[in-house]
Amino acid sequence: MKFKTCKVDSLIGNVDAAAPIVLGLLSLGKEQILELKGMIAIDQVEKTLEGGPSKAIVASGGSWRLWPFRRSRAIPSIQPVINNTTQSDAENASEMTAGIDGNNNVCKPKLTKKKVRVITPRSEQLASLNLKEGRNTITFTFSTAMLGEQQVDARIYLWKWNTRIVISDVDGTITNQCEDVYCVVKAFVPRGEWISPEANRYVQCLIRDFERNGLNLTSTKREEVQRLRAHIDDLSVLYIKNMSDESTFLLFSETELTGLPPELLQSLDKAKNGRFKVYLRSHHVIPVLEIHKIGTIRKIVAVAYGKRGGEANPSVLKSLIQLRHKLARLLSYSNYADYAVAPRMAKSSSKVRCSMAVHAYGWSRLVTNRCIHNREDIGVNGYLQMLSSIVLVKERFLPTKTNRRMKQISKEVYALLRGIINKREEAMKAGETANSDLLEHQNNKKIGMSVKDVIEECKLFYLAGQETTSVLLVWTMVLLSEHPNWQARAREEVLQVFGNKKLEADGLNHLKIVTMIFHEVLRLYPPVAMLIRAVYKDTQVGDMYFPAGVQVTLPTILVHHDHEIWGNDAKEFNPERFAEGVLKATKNQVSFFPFGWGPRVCIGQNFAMMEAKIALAMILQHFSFELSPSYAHAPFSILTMQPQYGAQLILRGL
Ligand code: HEM
Repeated sequence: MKFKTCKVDSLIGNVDAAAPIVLGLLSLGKEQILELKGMIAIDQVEKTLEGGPSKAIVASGGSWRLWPFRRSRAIPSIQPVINNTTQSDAENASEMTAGIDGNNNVCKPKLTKKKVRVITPRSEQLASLNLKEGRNTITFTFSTAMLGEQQVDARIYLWKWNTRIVISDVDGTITNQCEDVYCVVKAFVPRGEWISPEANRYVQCLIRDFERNGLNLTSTKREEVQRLRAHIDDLSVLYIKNMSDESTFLLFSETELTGLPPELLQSLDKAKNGRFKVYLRSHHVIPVLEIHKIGTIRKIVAVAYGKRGGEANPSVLKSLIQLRHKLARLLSYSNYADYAVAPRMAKSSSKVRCSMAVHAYGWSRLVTNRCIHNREDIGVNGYLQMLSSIVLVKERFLPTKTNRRMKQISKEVYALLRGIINKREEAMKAGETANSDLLEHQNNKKIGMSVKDVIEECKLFYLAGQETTSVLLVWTMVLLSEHPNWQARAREEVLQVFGNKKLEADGLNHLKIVTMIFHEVLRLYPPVAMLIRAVYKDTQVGDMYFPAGVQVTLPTILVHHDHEIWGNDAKEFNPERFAEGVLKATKNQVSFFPFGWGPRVCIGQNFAMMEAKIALAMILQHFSFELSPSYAHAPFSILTMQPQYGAQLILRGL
């Protein structure tokens, strides 16, 4: 019987099943995690298979290993054994006792702290147990000089080495058993490189969920977490109950409700004075809010609906906010918002970038392996360092895992776009659509583009058009959070131009402050931090000579931060410098070029500015915002300049 490896292809599923399975995994497959030989010899092992006891004697010579974590339920029965061992065991025992008392049931899978011992019978010994597949219950006894004969109940789980194991529904609910699972999974993680990436991701999420339930905390804190959760649940139920018990109604005359569908009016009860009762229930409120033409009526209904739950709910809400904050702090988050969004946030923006690059664009042509994993904060100071690493293009030819994946994705993107083009061509042939796009001149050799060109253009537009504008907005929000006076000025302007109304194109041209702000953001954090050009023939520029074939890099970000050009406050956020336009600010020099320059200047710059203005104006109309305390400023360039750890912002409705 051999238990060399036990492969888990996916980990999904049931708390009851999880503990024994993962325990089984450890005991059957990961010997090196636990191995420590020569402790206490086993005198005897009795095996009791389920359904009736049977005895199997195992020859002495088996050894004790150390469990890498403590199971609180098992400790009382094991401690006497440890107290009766040799000198070194006695030391271990005192260490363990201190661990238990001092740690308050904290489960820490440290391999150096030995807590509980387990048997590692040899293969022949296991064979003599005649284990059946799956769960086996065994009872074994051993004796020590002081305690005499001791009996231990245990379980052994037997799998074939190639069995796929599925654990389902492990949700991290706090139970003793789950603590066991948490400890095992946690101890197992560093050794888990042999599981698939998907299973590994699942295990990471599992640990996160356990820890969000407080399983990594001391028992006192964990109890506090449970107490807080119970209290939060009770208050949430009370809050909802208060709202659903609401029987308040508003009274409106027929004229005030003009425009509502007659069937809705007929369904409304009438008060003695003949006015219609609009109850603060969704089936009455939603049609009024959606259909009614008079804004004041809609507002009355919306405000009353928002206040459902009576006088009690604001104080319930206040307590809920406090309790949630306490819960989040206990679980080591800076506030409840961070706790709530954490599972949905990528750990870093570069992760998002990396997955977007791989998924969306088939970046094999552009991004080297090195570039994807380069996580240094380049800001301005580390910029030159980044330049040296990004140009290592040779690595992209190596058949690394990432490069192969990129190639594969590149093919998929190509096939996807090819499919869209095919459909379009068929529609054109059938006369279903006008010939007014890039495909129009395909067969015209002089001016036409090949299908490959069209595909490359689609990729370029998607890449160049999407993240650039979104990072511009992100940095704008960050800087306006840091400079609330500019946020206020921008909002004032937006409200002056649009009020709370819908935006329209003409108004966008009147947003002068907003434009100044965008220019200053583009100066400090240009989404495209550098431009690269290939020299195709030997070229002399002034006293500089560029031989054909070299690449020249124009570091936009360095020019944008140059003190000689921008003055002593070059590194500061001061939109005022653009008050009289870009030309004035740059004194007619080419020193501000966030969208590039010359024949290859960004084709989408006007579109981008309009898009960004619309988004920012809408945000300013409805929210004020500030940086979350968890924000860490780390500009980082990976194709675009972005905040390495994300931009955590707190938005408040106005
Ligand atoms: C804030 C937003 C944006 C910034 C900062 C930006 C920046 C740039 C820069 C610096 C270049 C020149 C690259 C070079 O010279 O090598 C460029 C090119 C380009 N951009 Fe943008 N861009 C933005 C938005 C957009 C949008 C929204 C679109 C499309 C809808 C777009 C489409 C393009 C295209 C197609 C090119 C290539 C033009 C060519 O090579 O002829 N960009 N962009």
